[in-house]
Amino acid sequence: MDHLHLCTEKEFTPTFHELEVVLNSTHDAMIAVNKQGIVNVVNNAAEKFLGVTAQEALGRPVHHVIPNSRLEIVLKTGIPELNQQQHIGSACIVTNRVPVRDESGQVVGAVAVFRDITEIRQLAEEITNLKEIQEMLEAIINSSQDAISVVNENEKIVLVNPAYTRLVGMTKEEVLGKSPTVDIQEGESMHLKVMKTMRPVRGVPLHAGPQGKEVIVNAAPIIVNGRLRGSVAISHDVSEIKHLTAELDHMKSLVRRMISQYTADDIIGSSKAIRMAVEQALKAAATPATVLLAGESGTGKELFAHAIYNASSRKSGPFIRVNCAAIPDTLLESELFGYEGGAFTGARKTGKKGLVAEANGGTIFLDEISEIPPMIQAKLLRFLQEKEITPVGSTKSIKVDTRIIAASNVDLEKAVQRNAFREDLFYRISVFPIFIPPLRERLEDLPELVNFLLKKLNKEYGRDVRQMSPEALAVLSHYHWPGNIRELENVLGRALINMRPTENTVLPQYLPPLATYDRHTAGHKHSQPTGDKSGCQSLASILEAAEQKAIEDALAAHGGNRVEAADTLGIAVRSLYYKLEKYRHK
Ligand SMILES: Nc1ncnc2c1ncn2[C@@H]1O[C@H](COP(=O)(O)OP(=O)(O)OP(=O)(O)O)[C@@H](O)[C@H]1O
Repeated sequence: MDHLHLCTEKEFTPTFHELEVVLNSTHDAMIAVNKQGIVNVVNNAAEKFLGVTAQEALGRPVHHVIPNSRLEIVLKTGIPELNQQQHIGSACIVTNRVPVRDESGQVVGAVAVFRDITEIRQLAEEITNLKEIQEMLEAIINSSQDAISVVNENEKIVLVNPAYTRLVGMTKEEVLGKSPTVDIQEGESMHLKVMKTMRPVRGVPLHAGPQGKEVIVNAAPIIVNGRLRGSVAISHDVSEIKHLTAELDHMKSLVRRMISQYTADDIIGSSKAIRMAVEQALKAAATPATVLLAGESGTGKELFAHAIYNASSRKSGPFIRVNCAAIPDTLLESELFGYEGGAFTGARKTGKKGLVAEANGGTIFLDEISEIPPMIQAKLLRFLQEKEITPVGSTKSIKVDTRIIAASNVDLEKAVQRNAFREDLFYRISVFPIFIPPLRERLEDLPELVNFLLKKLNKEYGRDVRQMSPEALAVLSHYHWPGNIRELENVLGRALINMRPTENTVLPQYLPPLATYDRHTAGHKHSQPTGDKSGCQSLASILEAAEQKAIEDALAAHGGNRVEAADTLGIAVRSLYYKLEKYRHK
């Protein structure tokens, strides 16, 4: 330690008072003891820190004032202790303890000079906390997949994350300290925009980086205590999503194509009536003509549509089925023809391609065509005439090369007479009409169909039912089959449920009750007692079964005419269609 330099000339030697002023004007606390360890100096800072007055401390042993004082040790050892940390009460001090020696070198006292570092320590801890927070924030920013950049009030980039450097294809060094326009090939900087307007921007589509990647940018000004301190921008790369969406669309179209794998070979039946229909279908497939499949519900119209598509030159294009009855009138137009961005409330901003355009190069199967409302009938007619469609809300028409196969289970000619269907559209649609016979008119196909359907159901149910007894077959051949092949499939499915897993022959008792058909009266009655004994069922399934049965009965009573059946049931035709669609997938 350096010596204290005092003037030794007598007249300039500092007085005791002057030394007292010096000691009391320093922020450091000082306490000194004599050879016996009795306190003989206490300055103002020490009084304040120790919470004692000089009068109380002076003349007392030092450990009375500071219980853990080490000044007595320094007195004994004569060794200074420098920069030592010590706790006094709840405070923390850093202290220098030095011995005081006389001219002969004898230790005659000791002095401690100390400073309260509690606050400094707290500050240091806070800084450590801040550092941790900073590190955490950096880790978050750096792990974000979104590109983040921060610009300061001087419009210079001060922070970027790795996603940002990846996106713009520049290194950190190339952008830090530069203007935020450094990464922009064209267009304006969102940083500069928000700093100018002091308002955030959201969802701005931009092209970023050398590859012009598509990004969506959100940016906001950084305002601290009402002052603009810079701005932060977050760019979300959407090129990947777009790429994936395109891939998904492609996959979807593949799936659609895969779904349509039925060919004419899948149409079972050797009767003249069905063979004629198949023959006509194959003829139609070889032409680009619009086909109308007419036949009752469940006769196989959709199967025929698939067969025509797969036998046509369009089989590598998409096949899309639309049930015109199942889509509400308000949606049908935009579903079929698409819409322009923002055409109506709830419409997507980007607009939507209609199903007719999606089937471009392929075939669209319009099931239940009779249910198309007049306004859409006009639009469909225009498409058939011009091969062009106009999306809802658009003035531009688009050329589309889509073949239409339509199906109807109501007599369209009658619908024309009732003014429910446009005559001109009817003629356009029925260029190539194919009538698909109902099952009751080709009962000779029953054995073949039963065989085929049992095989199909065995696979579905994991069963091994080989045949049907002649008696059971006789029951089936006395039935009217208003639901046609679909109903036959249901009846066989229910029979399988009624059979024990080991049985392999369908006997009459396993068949569900069927309404016999009296060709002369067209009446119906149950031919058998209820065969369903499936035990406890949920109320919902009982209600569903009852509903399905009521619908089947109503259809049977009206020879498959849905309008009349709906009337009898007291429900809207559309809701009958909904229900049929629902049970169809059960
Ligand atoms: N000739 C057939 N050979 C084999 N299966 C058939 C035949 N006809 C229909 N099917 C089957 O019967 C069920 C009903 O056929 P499909 O859905 O094609 O009838 P649809 O006439 O289009 O009915 P809807 O008018 O109710 O839409 C399907 O499972 C189908 O595979």
